[in-house]
Amino acid sequence: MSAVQLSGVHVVHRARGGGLFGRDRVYALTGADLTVAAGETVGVVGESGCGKSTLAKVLVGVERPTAGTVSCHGRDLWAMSPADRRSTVGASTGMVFQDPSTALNRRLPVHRILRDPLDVHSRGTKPEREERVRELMSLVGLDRALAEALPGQLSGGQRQRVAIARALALDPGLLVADEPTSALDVSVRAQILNLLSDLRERLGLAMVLVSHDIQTVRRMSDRVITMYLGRIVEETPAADVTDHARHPYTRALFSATPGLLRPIDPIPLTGPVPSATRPPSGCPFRTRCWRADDACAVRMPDFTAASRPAHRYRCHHPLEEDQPNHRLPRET
Ligand SMILES: Nc1ncnc2c1ncn2[C@@H]1O[C@H](COP(=O)(O)OP(=O)(O)OP(=O)(O)O)[C@@H](O)[C@H]1O
Repeated sequence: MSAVQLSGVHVVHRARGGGLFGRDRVYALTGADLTVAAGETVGVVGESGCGKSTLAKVLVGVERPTAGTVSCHGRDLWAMSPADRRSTVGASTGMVFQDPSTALNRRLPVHRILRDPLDVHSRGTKPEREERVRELMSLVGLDRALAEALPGQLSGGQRQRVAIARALALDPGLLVADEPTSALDVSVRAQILNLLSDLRERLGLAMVLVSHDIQTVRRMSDRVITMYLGRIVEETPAADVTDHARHPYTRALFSATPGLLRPIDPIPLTGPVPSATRPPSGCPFRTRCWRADDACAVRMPDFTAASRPAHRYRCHHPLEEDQPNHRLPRET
């Protein structure tokens, strides 16, 4: 059973700043199809602005798609009443944001922050909720003595532990973590990642992990999704992403990975990412792709299944699996 499923999801924003008459549109997510199965970890990679956070917010029902459907345990989230949607999302998904300093209510002590979702969703009796708060604190490795502390009295790592505990309060099947360590000191990042891995094992959680740190994503995920300018361009098992990616963009992102089976020269990604307000026609990566030709400007290809299982990509001129130097232009 899938935890969450997206079908043909588009998110279009009105551009910040407005443009002439406020008519500019930002194509944050375009035609996203994604199924997150129970217990699986899906990593999401791509450069800044490619729609990773938008995808994460759509998965937890925070962002309403402009088109397409989001199903949670087979039920269309946005066809539900607001109350039904809140309780479905609350019970089945939890989200951990980048910066715990802004994600937590600064005026509430830790135990109130953790009790809040239990109160809102009327879970158990008062003593049961207090017990659940203690359980959550121990689950994320927070000392009970911190129950009365305010977020401002905690370290960054402790605050992120509170945020993770709060996301797990209602025992969801899916945890979406959007850059969960990027606002933290380097010294505590590994601890938080280890905690997430450990919780996933112990609770059998499905997880969506969004990160700029592609090595972490590769290490922690079962499957990796590559996004470019609002589109999912490749999905591969994490074990295959470094050596067997077929999409030039994925290959470029992972080309500097240490320990490649067949090391290649790092492929520089030159030039800026085009604006999400005016994405290029056809394949959006074509303006930076060393293999693009006229066909790429005309049409975005559909997904093609690769020969390796659970691997698909959208590219007119995919790399060969065994092409040793991926910087070579394609053969014409
Ligand atoms: N509320 C909004 N209004 C207007 N544009 C938005 C809004 N939210 C996101 N965008 C735009 O949508 C695009 C995708 O944004 P998103 O935050 O999903 O990207 P991202 O890959 O998570 O970026 P980053 O890695 O920098 O966090 C960007 O161009 C962004 O500026």
